[in-house]
Amino acid sequence: MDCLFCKIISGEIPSDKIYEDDLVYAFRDIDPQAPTHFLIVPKEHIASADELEERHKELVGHVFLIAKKICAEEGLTKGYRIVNNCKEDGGQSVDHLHFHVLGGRSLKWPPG
Ligand SMILES: CCNC(=O)OC[C@H]1O[C@@H](n2cnc3c(=O)[nH]c(N)nc32)[C@H](O)[C@@H]1O
Repeated sequence: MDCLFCKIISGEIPSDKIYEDDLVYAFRDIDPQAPTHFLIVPKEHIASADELEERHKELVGHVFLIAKKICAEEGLTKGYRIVNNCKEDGGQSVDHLHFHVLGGRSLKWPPG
């Protein structure tokens, strides 16, 4: 599979890994947009949120609980933002479902 994030999960491409279990892999973004900026990706290759199915419900809930766990470890006591960009208009640039987690500064709204 010629997928950048699948190659990161497998270790073929290096990454600054924060967390890994049987379902998800979390690593720091290469171009951080906040003091803390990491990605949580499912190990299963799912191209985007638009490809999610009923069978993925537990997986998505797990992502949010792992984000909470890592954000506590990162000391983000003032909060954080979890973002999914879905397909072209959503600004998705890597076609492997991923959730951005950003924190460490006051984040603006609306995003661009
Ligand atoms: C732009 C938002 N839409 C999106 O799709 O985000 C994709 C996210 O993946 C990040 N990224 C890309 N290549 C790499 C890489 O080799 N390594 C790492 N550690 N992160 C990467 C990129 O900075 C972006 O925030």
